[in-house]
Amino acid sequence: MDTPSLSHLSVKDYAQIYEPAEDSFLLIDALEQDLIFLQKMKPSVCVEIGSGSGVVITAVAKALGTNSHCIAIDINPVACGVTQRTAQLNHTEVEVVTMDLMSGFHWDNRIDVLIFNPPYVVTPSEEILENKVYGDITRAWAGGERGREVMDRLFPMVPNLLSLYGAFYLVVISENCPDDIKRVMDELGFDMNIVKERKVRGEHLLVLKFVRK
Ligand SMILES: C[S@@+](CC[C@H](N)C(=O)[O-])C[C@H]1O[C@@H](n2cnc3c(N)ncnc32)[C@H](O)[C@@H]1O
Repeated sequence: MDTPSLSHLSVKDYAQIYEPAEDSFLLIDALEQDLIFLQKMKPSVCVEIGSGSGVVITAVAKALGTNSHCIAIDINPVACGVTQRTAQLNHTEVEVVTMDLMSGFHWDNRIDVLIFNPPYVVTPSEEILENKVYGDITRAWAGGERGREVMDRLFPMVPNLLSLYGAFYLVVISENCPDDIKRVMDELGFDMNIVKERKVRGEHLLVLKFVRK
């Protein structure tokens, strides 16, 4: 999978949106490792929640081609605009929606590939609550207690989002307690496996994959 060009972005943009980092590139590597699985699946709909710069969903859209409809969601409208530009400048199409997680639509098990690199850093809960102003960069990383407060809101929605053979890819760090996430998702009817992991500057990053049991 080619890493999309982000040459249109400047320091000014990165003051408002998440600058791709090791977690973003580990996620792209994990999706590339699973590319044959994804191509065989022939996904109709791929959704990335929290697209930020758009680097991940643009890479996916380019790799899967026009038969897959790619949708990017971010709570930060600046990130949505940047994602749109990233897709256009890399000659691919991504539909962009400004939204809190998946709250705005009834998806009725239509998503074949769901991707989320969430705000996972352990912070006081107030850091999420106090920064509800859209465009606040803090929302890109502040995860509250155990770094789980944002992703925990998504988990119960996954059974109604994913199609029968769909897959959900999630970036976490060890502080998010992956074993507990496994238990939560097991109760919701999903098997979990680790697609890729990397230790970078004291952070143990993992890309988890969930499919229906
Ligand atoms: C760690 S960044 C990941 C950005 C990009 N996907 C990447 O890998 O470089 C998390 C992203 O999630 C977005 N986000 C945070 N809370 C959200 C929510 N409740 N709903 C949708 N997006 C959210 C942030 O604005 C940010 O762009």
